[in-house]
Amino acid sequence: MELEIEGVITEIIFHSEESGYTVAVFETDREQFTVVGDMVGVSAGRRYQLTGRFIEHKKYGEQFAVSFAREVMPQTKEGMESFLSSGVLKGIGPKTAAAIVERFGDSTFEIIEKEPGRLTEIPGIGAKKAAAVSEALISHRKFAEITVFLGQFGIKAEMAMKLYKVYGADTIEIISSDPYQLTEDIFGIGFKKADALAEKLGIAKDDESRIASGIRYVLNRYATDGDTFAPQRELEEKTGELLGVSMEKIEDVLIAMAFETSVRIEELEGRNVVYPMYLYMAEQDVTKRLIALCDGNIKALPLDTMSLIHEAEARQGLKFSEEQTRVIRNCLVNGVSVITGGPGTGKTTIINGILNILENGGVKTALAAPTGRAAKRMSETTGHDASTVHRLLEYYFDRDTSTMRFGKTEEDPLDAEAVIVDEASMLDILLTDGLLKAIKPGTRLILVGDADQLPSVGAGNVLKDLIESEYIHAEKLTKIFRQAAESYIVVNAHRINKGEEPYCNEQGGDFFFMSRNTEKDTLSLIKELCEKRLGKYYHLNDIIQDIQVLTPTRRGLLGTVNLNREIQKVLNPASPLLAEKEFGERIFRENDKVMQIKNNYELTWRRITDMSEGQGVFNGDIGMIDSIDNEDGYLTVVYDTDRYVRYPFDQLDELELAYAMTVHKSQGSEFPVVVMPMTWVSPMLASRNLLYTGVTRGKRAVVLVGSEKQMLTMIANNRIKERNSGLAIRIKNLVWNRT
Ligand SMILES: Nc1ncnc2c1ncn2[C@@H]1O[C@H](COP(=O)(O)OP(=O)(O)OP(=O)(O)O)[C@@H](O)[C@H]1O
Repeated sequence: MELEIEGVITEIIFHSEESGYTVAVFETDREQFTVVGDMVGVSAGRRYQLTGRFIEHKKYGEQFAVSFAREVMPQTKEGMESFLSSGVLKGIGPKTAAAIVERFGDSTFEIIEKEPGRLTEIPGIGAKKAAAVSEALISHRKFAEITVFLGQFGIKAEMAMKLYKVYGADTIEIISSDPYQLTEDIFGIGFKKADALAEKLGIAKDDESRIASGIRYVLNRYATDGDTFAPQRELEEKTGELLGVSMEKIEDVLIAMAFETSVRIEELEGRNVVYPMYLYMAEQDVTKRLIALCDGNIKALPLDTMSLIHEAEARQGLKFSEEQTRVIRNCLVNGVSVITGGPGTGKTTIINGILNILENGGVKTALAAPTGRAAKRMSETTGHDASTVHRLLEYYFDRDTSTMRFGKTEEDPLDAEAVIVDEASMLDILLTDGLLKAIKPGTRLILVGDADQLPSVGAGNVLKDLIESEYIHAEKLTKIFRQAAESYIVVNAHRINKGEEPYCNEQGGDFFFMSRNTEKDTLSLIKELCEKRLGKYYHLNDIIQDIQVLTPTRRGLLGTVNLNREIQKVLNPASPLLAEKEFGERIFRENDKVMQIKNNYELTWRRITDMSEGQGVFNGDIGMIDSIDNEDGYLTVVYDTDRYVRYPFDQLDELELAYAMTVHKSQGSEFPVVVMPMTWVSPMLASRNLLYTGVTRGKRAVVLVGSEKQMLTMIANNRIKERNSGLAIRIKNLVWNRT
């Protein structure tokens, strides 16, 4: 049975800043006992009304488990003194607290809030401090009120704190009038949570703001799946199912949203489709700009292309194949070119050939790739500076709008006459739009990638659409330059891509299959490989960085979450010498390999080599925990061996362990040794292009562990979910309408 008790917290035994989880000693008028539960921002000396029940803990005996805590402002002299000096109001110690209460008596709180100037009557309190103390008390009281309000709806104190940080004193008002607003503003509140809250607040099922939010939610799910639009009928049906509201009502709201221009409805290939406005604008813009680039007058080169190619061959000391020669020629004469091909088909050789010719012809060329790791590899293989597309476009975080923007735009375009982008399969429609806006007509744009890999994480199907448009000049490289003797990884990647079984476990080879019948056995073999066998066999210098486990999914015994936990135990076990920090279900430890899991354009990094500073850590960036400071509450991660980034503990939800990562997250990266479990996953994930993408990440060795049947199932599953994207058709239509 739930009880309500009132008393004072006399001692804090444990308190977590992030979750609010607290163990404390609590004293009522009659007794003293331990209380446990979520209580954000508590400190000793303050009075609370607690709701909860007494439970029997196996080890600690009887405790009061708190389900809800509400602060009560003290009435007595001692209570007021103890509140004022509890740490809530910075800079007030027991002596000053006593002096304040002595002077103002029962009206203490009223005076602090309403007549803060009078605080200066107390020795040691100046005008500035008086104002700060008053402000701190007001915001403390407001926050307490908000916690109580939200508590009625089952919203925990931790979330209340998050909301308060965004909405401040207006929190209650905003939530009561439109709880769906939270889905837009608060990371961690999706439609479902807002909807549950709305129901409790008594908002009707067919309320327009509910329907609009439901539509946005469903449309957003399409975008997260990579679609730039949703077929209108399908969108309405799915929204109807979600909301339990008639299709007519949904259509009415959808049309109103189109009028307000938050969505765009239009006919595409004979059916009505709905775009979120920002994706529509991007797709339209990319179409127009690509065509303008194709039509632009590119800077002429000093000689005819064949002579230039022969000169480059002489300088590079090789002879380009017929296919390569054709591709290079086309890239030199066209405004936009696409080159696609699997591993070892000579993409890098072609990039180097083109660069060599452009450089000699005095054409200023910029190189970029969508991820930091891909850009680094491009720098290594070309010997030229390559940056991420974001860096090339000089991204920055605009505080006024809280969004990321690019410094390079139509008004201030890139100072380059040719731009080459590698790993272009990872370009989504928004990044492509940003890139094209910064490229002036007359610039050569060359996109190089592997169209058979998984598509971009973000919405759009850019590389494939460009190929399909039949207007942009695209070449698929077919000749494989690396033979089995050199690399079974390359040969097998192509076999997998064609639906053929790979050659495994060949003597002296680099591609292995190790059979295990159960998930449990697969997991223990993966741990053993990581801990002992691979490092020794391949003489790896740094097993933590050099071995990468890739898996299709986050969930289950062989999903990233569990694999990370298990591999951490063998590669970086607990030690008295290594500080650690528990965060939710994760334990972060010094030396751990970690990954940033969302783009954060504001996070500052410092380089200790040249003391330079910059901003921005991106989704998928991999680093190592350099140190954990439990006293001051932050953890430092080092990226790329010398970029140091500090994470305050309340920001650790942006980090994950990275001993294992999903294949999706590994796109654009390469690792010396890749280990992949082959066990049952949902048919959507058990696909050929996922296996192909994973396998092509390995440089020195690929080890598949588990069920051979599962591997064959993946190879046979060539069903790729078609993405809803209008880019190819738009390019075709625009070109068609011109002719
Ligand atoms: N015309 C050529 N003559 C001789 N060797 C070549 C030629 N073209 C490519 N090669 C060699 O073939 C191998 C694969 O080429 P390259 O690295 O350019 O392919 P890639 O598609 O970039 O491969 P990956 O994606 O695996 O990096 C390299 O060792 C390269 O030196």
